[in-house]
Amino acid sequence: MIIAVDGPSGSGKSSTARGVATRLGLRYLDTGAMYRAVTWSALEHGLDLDDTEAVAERARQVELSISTDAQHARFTADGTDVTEAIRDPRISASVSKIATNLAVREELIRRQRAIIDEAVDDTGGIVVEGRDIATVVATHAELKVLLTADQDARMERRKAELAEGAVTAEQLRDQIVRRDADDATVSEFQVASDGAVTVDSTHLSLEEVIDVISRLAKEAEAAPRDRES
Ligand SMILES: Nc1ncnc2c1ncn2[C@@H]1O[C@H](COP(=O)(O)OP(=O)(O)OP(=O)(O)O)[C@@H](O)[C@H]1O
Ligand SMILES: Nc1ccn([C@H]2C[C@H](O)[C@@H](COP(=O)(O)O)O2)c(=O)n1
Repeated sequence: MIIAVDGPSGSGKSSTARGVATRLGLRYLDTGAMYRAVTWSALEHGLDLDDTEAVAERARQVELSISTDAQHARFTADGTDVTEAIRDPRISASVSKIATNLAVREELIRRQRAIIDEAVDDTGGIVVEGRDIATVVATHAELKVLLTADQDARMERRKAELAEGAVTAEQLRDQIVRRDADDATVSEFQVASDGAVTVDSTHLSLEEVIDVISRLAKEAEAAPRDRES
């Protein structure tokens, strides 16, 4: 089974997808981490992020290792563990430039599909989160969720997770509002696509969101069998 979880920044996609994967014994793929790892690599190589062809070539060349274990998600880029580095505000501020580079997207979507296929063949299922999973990467997903939360809730959540004083109010707004506006130019994650269920997490705890999506997953899994019987 493939569960696609898309939505805007700070809506809780990563925490929820990890929680659902852990509860249902599925693999987990954080596709945003792949865009972040390419950003890290491009900056390490001193590239101008506006040089779309050089950045796309970096995306094709960089060796990414992505763990799909929901309990121990680790990422390496060209052999360096970048699990923490890719969360740095410096990366968050630049990653949309990489994510709106269409040649980078082509390369990362190719890699994401390969990871998904392998997880489905080896373990039976995966929860994949990002912005374009239901609409582009895995349109055949058995369950498609658009996870939302209102803008104030998303900004509060992001603020709470960062160390006090780590970012200014302006940087926080940039990480949520400006980034969503840029990312929305290449992916549709603000309205539910055909067949997707919208889960508004504004007034739900993380556990409650995990409960809702796990239940939807069980229903989606049972649905083909119900039709057969
Ligand atoms: N339902 C919820 N209620 C309260 N806090 C939540 C909820 N879901 C997630 N959070 C918290 O909000 C913060 C952001 O969550 P998370 O990183 O999972 O969001 P995201 O959608 O993956 O963000 P991004 O796309 O920017 O990476 C985390 O600190 C997480 O613990
Ligand atoms: N499938 C995806 C996943 C992520 N992005 C973009 C959106 C963000 O700017 C960036 C990092 O994602 P995050 O870790 O914050 O979820 O990558 C995308 O365009 N498509």
